[in-house]
Amino acid sequence: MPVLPIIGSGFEFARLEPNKTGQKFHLILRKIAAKYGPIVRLRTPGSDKDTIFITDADAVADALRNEGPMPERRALPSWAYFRAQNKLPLGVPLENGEEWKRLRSAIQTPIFPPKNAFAYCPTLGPPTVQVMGLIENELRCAGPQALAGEELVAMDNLVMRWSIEDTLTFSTLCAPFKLGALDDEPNPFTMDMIKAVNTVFASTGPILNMPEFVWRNQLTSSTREHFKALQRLMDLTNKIMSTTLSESTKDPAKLQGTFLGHVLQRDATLTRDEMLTTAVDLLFAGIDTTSRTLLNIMNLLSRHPEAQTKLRNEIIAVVGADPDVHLDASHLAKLKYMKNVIKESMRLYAIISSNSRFLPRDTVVGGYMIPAGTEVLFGIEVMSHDPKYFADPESFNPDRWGAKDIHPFASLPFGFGPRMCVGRRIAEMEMTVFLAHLLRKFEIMPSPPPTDLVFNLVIANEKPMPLKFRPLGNSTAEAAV
Ligand code: HEM
Repeated sequence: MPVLPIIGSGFEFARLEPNKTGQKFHLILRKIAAKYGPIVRLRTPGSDKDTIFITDADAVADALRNEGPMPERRALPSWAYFRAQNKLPLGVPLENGEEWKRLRSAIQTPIFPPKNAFAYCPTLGPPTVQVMGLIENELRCAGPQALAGEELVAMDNLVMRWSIEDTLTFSTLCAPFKLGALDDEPNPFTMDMIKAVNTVFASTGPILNMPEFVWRNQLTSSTREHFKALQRLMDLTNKIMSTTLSESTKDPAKLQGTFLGHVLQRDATLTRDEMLTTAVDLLFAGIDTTSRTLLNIMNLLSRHPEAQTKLRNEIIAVVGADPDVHLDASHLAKLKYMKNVIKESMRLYAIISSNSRFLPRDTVVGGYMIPAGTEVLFGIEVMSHDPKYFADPESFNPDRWGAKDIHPFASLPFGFGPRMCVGRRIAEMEMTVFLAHLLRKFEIMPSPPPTDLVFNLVIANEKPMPLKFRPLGNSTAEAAV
C-alpha cells in the first residue's frame, strides 16, 4: 500500500492562521486540501494523534460504510470536561458505545422518523406566524426605506428567538412553561439563553486551538466566559424542566403528545440528569444550526430572485396564498423545490464544515490501509465546492438536486448513518415552515453576500446577515409569476 503524505504538527494550523483565533479552521482545511490533495495525514489542534483528512467522496464512503453500528466521533473536550466536573452524563453528542446507543434510542423514535417528526408540524405554525408579525414590526420601526426593501435590517436575533421558541415548543420541555421568546418584549430569560448558546458556540472554536491546561484552568477571559455560559445554559434548562415536571405531576395531560411526555412514557430508564442533558443538547445542537442555515438560505434567495419566485409559486400552489395558513404534515412531502433549495443552500454554505469518525477496525480508505482507532476527518465543505462533484460549484442551482448522478457522499450536511443528526427531520421541517410563511408575506430583496464567515463551531456570519425585505401587498399573487 502507498504511504500517506503527512503534514507538520498542530503548529501547521497556527502557521496557516496567523491571528491564531481558531476562527479560520474551515479555511485552513481548504488550504490543506488544495496543497496536499484529497487524503493527507495531519495533526489537528487539540489532538496528540495523527488524523487522516479526506476530501475525496469515494474515500469518505470507504470510511463511513465501515463505521459499524455505534460510530464514534471526537468529543468536544471542554464540553465533556464540564459535564464530568459536574457529575452529569456526557449526553448523546459526546457519549460513545452502548451508553450512546441507550441515550440516542430514547430520542430517536420521537424525533427522527419523518412520520413522527412531522407530527410536530402543527405546533410550529403559531410561533412562525408570530415571528412574521415581528419582522414586519421591525421593518416599520426601522423606517420607510427599510419597509420599501431598500435598507438592510438585522434579523439574526429574531430568527434565533423563533428557533428557541420552536425547539422548546416541539420538545415541549416547556408545555406549562411560558417561554415568551416571541413576546414584543422578550423576557430576559430567553435573551439570557440565546446569549449563553452564542457564547458557547463562539468560544468553543478558539478553545479547540488552545493547550488543554489553558482552558482547564480557565486562564483567559474567554475560557472563563465559556464555562460560565455552559453553566448558565444548564441552569436555565433545569429551571424549565423543573417547572414542566412539577406542573405535569399536577396535570399529566399537559405533557401528552409532547416529546418529553413521549420520552417519559417510553423510556423510564432515563434519569432526571439524563433528561436534563438531553434537553440541553437539543438546544445546543438545534438552535444555532437551524437559524444560521435559515439566514444563509434567505440571503441566497435574495440574490436569486428567479429561485425565490419559483419557490413562492410552489408554496402558494401547495399551501395557498394566505400567509397565516399553517402547514401540516401533508404539505411537507409536496414541497419538492423547497427540498432542493434547502439542499443547495446547505451545500454552498456547509455550516458544519467537517465531521469525523474513529475507525472501528483496520480499513482501506482511498487506497490506504488505515489502522483501527485512527480518526478520519471528512472535509464536508471542501467536497461541496469541488467541481469534480458539482458542476459550476459556486453557482446556486437548486435544480441540480433533481438529477440522479450526485455522489451520495459529496455533500453530507447532516452527517451519515446511525450517528446522523437526530434532529435532521425537525430542522428540515422548521426551515420549510419558516420559508413557507416568509415567502407568502415578504419579498426578500437583493442583498449582498455575507463576507465575514467565521468558524464558531458552526460557520457563522459575525455581523448581522445582510438582508432586506419588502412586505407583499394584500394579494401574495403580486409577487408570484
Ligand atoms: C440545519 C440544522 C442542523 C444541521 C446542519 C445539523 C448538523 C448535524 C451534524 C453534521 C451532526 C453530526 C452527524 C454525524 O456525525 O454523522 C449532528 C448531530 C446532532 N444533531 Fe444536528 N443539525 C441541525 C439541527 C439539529 C436540530 C434541530 C437538532 C435537535 C432538535 C439537532 C440535534 C443533534 C444531535 C442531538 C446530534 C448528535 C447525534 C449523535 O451524536 O448521535 N440537530 N447535527
